[in-house]
Amino acid sequence: MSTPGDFKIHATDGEARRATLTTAHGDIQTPIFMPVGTQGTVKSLTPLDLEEMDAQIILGNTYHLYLRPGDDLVARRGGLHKFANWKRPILTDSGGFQVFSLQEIRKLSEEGVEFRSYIDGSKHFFSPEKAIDIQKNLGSDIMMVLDECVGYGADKDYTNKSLEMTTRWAKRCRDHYPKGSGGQIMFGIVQGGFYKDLREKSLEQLREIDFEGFAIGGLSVGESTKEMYDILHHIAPKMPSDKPRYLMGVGTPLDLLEGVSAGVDMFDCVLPSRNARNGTLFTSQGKINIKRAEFAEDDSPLDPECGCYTCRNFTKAYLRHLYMAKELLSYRLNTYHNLYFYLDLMKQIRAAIENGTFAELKAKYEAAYAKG
Ligand SMILES: Cc1cccc2c(=O)nc(N)[nH]c12
Ligand SMILES: [Zn+2]
Repeated sequence: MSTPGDFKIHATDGEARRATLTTAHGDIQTPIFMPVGTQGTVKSLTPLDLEEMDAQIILGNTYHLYLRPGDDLVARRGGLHKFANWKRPILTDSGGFQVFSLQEIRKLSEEGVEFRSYIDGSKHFFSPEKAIDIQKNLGSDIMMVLDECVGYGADKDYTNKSLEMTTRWAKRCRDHYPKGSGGQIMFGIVQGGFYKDLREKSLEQLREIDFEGFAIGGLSVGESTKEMYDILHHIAPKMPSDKPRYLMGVGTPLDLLEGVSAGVDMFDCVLPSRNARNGTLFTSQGKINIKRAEFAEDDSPLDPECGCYTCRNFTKAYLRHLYMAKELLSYRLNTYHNLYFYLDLMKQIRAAIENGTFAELKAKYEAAYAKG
């Protein structure tokens, strides 16, 4: 009988791992990409769409759902799975990052973070315990600790003090919801900015706490791809090899491949759904922007190698028309394709690790995306 948090590695190819993570709402095959459903919905898609494209797990967000409709209201409706009619696993971020990235006015102290609602300006306070209580109310399968994500360019002294507070907060989160006290599992978040020694310090402090997984936070905060990869390759292989590694907020198709090559198992990013809104679509031949005039009378599918509903049923000419006419269907068909592309890329990655051909797959996409 498998228990939430069980993590079984089936194959490796270099640092890349092919594994299965057990949660209370089912097993997750990794490496995996998690579509972002900030307010309890992956924008413009239904749970049926997501099941069709084999999305195994989606992300919800503590900060947004706490402010609206309220984690207590969601709890009274039976939790987020029931409320949103999503039967598969859900991961929720702790809300800390959203407070730091969305709020100018916020006060940070040892106790937690005070902020004002972007909806009605009311004052709120997240302690580590409160962030966990909200995620308990939402009933997510994977909870994230409350952490401080320092901004790009933060000096070493501030970064060091911040990671030490993030560790103290992580301990408070775990003490507030001890391992095995329910079906929800909890991940610690490694910080330390772009200082390799501080990244190691953060990891050493966190590995003392009994988390079911570990995330890499504090990346995709404005740094160059080179700086991100440098930290990624430095810290990911040092993280506990018998537990899932989750790179938060990353990234492009090439970032996913690079992350897997460094030993990362889980990813989330708003890029595929956000880019769908501005017509930037990911294909097996690279990125294209559907609004370009060259597609006005192009009767070919978006991506000949893609098996998604959008690519099987519509032409570039029609998708361009929908985009130029600002039709709602443009957003839906573009999002469907982009997320399908990301999920299919992860499916190819899982197969490549099993067959020992991951390096070749990575090289194929690096060639297709070389022009950026
Ligand atoms: C969503 C996200 C993106 C990027 C970074 C972070 C981070 O450092 N901490 C949290 N909790 N979330 C993050
Ligand atoms: Zn497609």
